[in-house]
Amino acid sequence: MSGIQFNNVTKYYQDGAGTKLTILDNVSLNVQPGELVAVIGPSGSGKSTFLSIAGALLQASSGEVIINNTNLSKMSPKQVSQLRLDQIGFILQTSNLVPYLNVLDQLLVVKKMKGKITGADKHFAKDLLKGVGLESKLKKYPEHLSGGERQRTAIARAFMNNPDIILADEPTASLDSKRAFEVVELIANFVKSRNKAAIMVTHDERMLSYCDRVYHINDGKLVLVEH
Ligand SMILES: Nc1ncnc2c1ncn2[C@@H]1O[C@H](COP(=O)(O)OP(=O)(O)OP(=O)(O)O)[C@@H](O)[C@H]1O
Repeated sequence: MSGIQFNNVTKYYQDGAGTKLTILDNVSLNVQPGELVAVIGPSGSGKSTFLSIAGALLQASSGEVIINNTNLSKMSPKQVSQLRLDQIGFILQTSNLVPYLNVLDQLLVVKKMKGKITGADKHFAKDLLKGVGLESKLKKYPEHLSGGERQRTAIARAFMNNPDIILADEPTASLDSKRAFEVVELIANFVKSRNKAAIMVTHDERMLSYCDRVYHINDGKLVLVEH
């Protein structure tokens, strides 16, 4: 089954006194290609923990995470980092662009890390940047972009490796309402048109209309919310 599956995932931390804090409690979730799913919850509810496990940055204490039919717990650390590079695109709260690279190079550098940049890579990058409305800004540097333009560059960059999974961590946190709506609409459109399985963690309930399903994290459980 493609996409991303959580099967009975539990995560606990030990506090200073050695007490177990259960942050995710037997969480199961299935996100298929073409779906954008939101996970909402207050500060400290476990959203970052959840997304870090989905992105293979953190291991579950028990349960299975399956990405494109591959069970992460059955892979070596090296295989996990390769899977993260090849199959997962991250969009973070702030765009985290490289200050000395122009917009086009922000995308091409992703390919450069893997080898030589081809004409097809350039074409793909330009197509993505067109998709986020930045075709006239290819040569601009981050300091000359607005906050929304920077975040749109970061969205295009997350799709550059053509990953199957997109994970967005509060992607609208640094934006005003208008820009925030534009950014989530773009993510939703890309997810649909490019058939990605996407999870967005947010506390911004205004953005939920763009999502196929919405879950609330409550006492470590994921609860489906009507919206
Ligand atoms: N490495 C750790 N060791 C112990 N406790 C931790 C660790 N990481 C996170 N926690 C605790 O787990 C809980 C969930 O944290 P998490 O960062 O996942 O929440 P969040 O919903 O993303 O919060 P926010 O919206 O503020 O970013 C918090 O109570 C936090 O203090």
